[in-house]
Amino acid sequence: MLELEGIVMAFGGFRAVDGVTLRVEEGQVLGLIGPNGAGKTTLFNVIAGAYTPTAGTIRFLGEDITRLRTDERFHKGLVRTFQIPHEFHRLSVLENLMVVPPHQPGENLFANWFDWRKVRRVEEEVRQKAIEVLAFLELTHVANERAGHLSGGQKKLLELGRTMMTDAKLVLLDEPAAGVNRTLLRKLEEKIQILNREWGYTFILIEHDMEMIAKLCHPVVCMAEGKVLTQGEFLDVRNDPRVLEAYLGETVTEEAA
Ligand SMILES: Nc1ncnc2c1ncn2[C@@H]1O[C@H](COP(=O)(O)OP(=O)(O)OP(=O)(O)O)[C@@H](O)[C@H]1O
Repeated sequence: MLELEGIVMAFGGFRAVDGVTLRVEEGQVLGLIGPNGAGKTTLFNVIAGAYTPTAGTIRFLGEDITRLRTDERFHKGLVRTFQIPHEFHRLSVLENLMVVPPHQPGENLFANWFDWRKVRRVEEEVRQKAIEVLAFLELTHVANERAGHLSGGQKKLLELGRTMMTDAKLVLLDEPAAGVNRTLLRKLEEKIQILNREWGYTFILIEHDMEMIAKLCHPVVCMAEGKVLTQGEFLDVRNDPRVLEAYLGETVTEEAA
């Protein structure tokens, strides 16, 4: 589904991503791990289109997307979850889902401006879809709450819900477990699994929570110093001496600092 070939992302003379070649197959939940500063987020930015790589190519569903903009990738079904924008905190949970841009550019309300019946129909369809997404995420009881009032875990569920409004194919999740309590974490994991198994979503997730990685991810890819160190089953990756060394290096450095 996604093929990265020799990706380099340099900032000045520093290569945050240094020659990454990686394949993501349709239906996988790929876990991206590695110590702080390994280049994981930078690689996400390259995949999502926020950065154009210094070298290398990205193919998505067989098409070279290396030079496509973020929104062009989004319309192809390559979606990255982002924290709910600050100005959306005042909107209700339901409205936060309804304002996600539609998947097909032709479906946007502005294009149908002069046909009010169509506008009403499209708006009603979007509302219905948003209501279904809320039911799936078990957030119906907070549909009319301001998004800013949600707990950390509920916000993560809502972020996932925003991707569900787009008919995403490949979803990039950046540290979904961060700041989420244990109960909601289980729910988040369960929803990711259902979206993967029943809705056919493919995921790449960056995560420091190894319990979540162990439960959800196959394969697991470990990066260090901008490179892919190793990949495979979680236990094999975790027990790889090079991985231990990369994490240990981080601990030693942090302790020394
Ligand atoms: N825009 C930038 N300009 C310069 N250096 C950058 C930039 N973005 C990232 N870096 C550097 O690239 C390296 C990789 O950073 P990145 O955020 O990708 O790591 P990470 O693996 O996501 O780390 P963490 O787990 O701590 O989030 C770091 O040394 C960082 O300081």
